[in-house]
Amino acid sequence: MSKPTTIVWFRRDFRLQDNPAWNHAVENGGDIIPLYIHSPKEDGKWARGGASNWWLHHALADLSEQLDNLGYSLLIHKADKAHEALKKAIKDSQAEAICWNRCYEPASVDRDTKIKKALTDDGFTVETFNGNLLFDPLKIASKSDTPYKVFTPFWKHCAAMDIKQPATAKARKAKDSQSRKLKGDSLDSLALLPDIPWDKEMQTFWDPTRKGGEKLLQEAIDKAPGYQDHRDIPSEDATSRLSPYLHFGQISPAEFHAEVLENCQDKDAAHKGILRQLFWREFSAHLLFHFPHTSDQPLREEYNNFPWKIDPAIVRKWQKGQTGYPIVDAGMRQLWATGWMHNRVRMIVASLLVKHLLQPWQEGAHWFWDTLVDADLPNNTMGWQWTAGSGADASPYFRVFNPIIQGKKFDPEGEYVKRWVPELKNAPAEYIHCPWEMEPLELQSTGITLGKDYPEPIISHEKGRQQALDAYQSFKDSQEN
Ligand SMILES: Cc1cc2nc3c(=O)[nH]c(=O)nc-3n(C[C@H](O)[C@H](O)[C@H](O)COP(=O)(O)OP(=O)(O)OC[C@H]3O[C@@H](n4cnc5c(N)ncnc54)[C@H](O)[C@@H]3O)c2cc1C
Repeated sequence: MSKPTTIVWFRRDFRLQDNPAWNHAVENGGDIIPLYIHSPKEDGKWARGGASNWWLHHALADLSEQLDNLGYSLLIHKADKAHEALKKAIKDSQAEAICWNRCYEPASVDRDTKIKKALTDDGFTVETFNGNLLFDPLKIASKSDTPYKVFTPFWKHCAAMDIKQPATAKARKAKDSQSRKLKGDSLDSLALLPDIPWDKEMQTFWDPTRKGGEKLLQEAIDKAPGYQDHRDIPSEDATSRLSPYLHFGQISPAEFHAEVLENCQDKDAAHKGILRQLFWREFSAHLLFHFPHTSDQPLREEYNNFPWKIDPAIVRKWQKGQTGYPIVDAGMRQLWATGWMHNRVRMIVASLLVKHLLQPWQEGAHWFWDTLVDADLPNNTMGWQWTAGSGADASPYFRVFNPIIQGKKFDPEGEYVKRWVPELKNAPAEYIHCPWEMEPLELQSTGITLGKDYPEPIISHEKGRQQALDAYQSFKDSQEN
């Protein structure tokens, strides 16, 4: 009996190592058609933003090259609906089997369930796998058989289970794959790269390939023992920076977990530090899977009535890094230049937007979505809802970060601020997080005129804090009435 031709539908698993769908196709023994379908319309308002598209282009080019080395071509199809493109690829290749690694975001779950059923009804063999998470969200539930809403019990539950081990890579060189002959769309025709070159700094900051991810993973092993002590210092390169590689599946979470645990000198530190963060990633996927509306609406329903003050001009200043709070502006400019922002600073900038400035968290979530190379619906949703106090295990709304104290604590010498806000490069460390407190003469000696070279604070911390607390109080009162 001849071995079936199998289509591997790559989605966000751009690697050939520890890739269950790819391994399955290799085991099937027949020809393999690697397929990528570009159907952004299906993602609606959560279609990828500019920075993610930039990464996607390079990740696809890299996957294409890896496949090429094995004798396969990555078939690319542009389509309004992925199902149509799959049907075309099946017809053109006469494939009998189709497989993919599951994505757990609500829109993917809906679409893929329908596609799987339709293809199965048409007589094709469809197999799907979990290649993107350590645990399938369907398989984790609390004792009361409900989804977890608090991180620590979720983490304990997962840690007590068998953690997925990376599978051995399966590579079979193709002799004469018909993937080489099939006609698809070119990568360039997807137009993922920017027309105006805003990606210059991103090109020097990142190597968006599997090899780039492998290098950072090796570095993460060395960073793991000191992670807890250094992870909050944004001027240090103390975290893995693997988030975009995990998002695009160039490195799998199982590889991350196993590689760090096996090779780190201090396993306890790795377990409690850098590896714990992987469980936050699992937790966010678990939350969005079970509460699919929460990318747009608060998990705690009562927050639908929160008295936000929508003001596009304020949001614009925040986006541009022109709030007058140096740590916030540094973060927003790091984001714009590199497509990434340090986690501590993400919390500080988000807090200023939703608390001092009373802008809805969804505004921030959309800006991050467009500008982060690691834009990830579950992680982004959880991060913003955590900040706004409306999510699971969230920071209470009345806890308002002080951006000056946060700056002084986590960037005491102002190295991070000086890197991203060069206007303040001559400000003494004592004042770098509050330049407006300098005496006029001292301010003059640094060459800064506030309001001209660098903005005055968009709102004073005291006023912003009070405004946030008042809004919270009126919100609480409205709940009680
Ligand atoms: C408002 C806000 C928005 C965010 N948006 C995103 C987003 O769109 N995409 C994204 O990947 N992360 C997001 N995060 C979480 C976090 O900031 C990043 O995952 C982290 O900064 C990535 O850097 P790293 O790879 O060096 O992390 P490390 O510290 O090295 O951690 C290792 C991995 O664990 C995961 N991780 C770490 N921290 C978190 C966390 N708090 N929540 C969930 N997973 C985590 C990431 O996959 C990360 O790559 C957001 C956080 C906030 C506060």
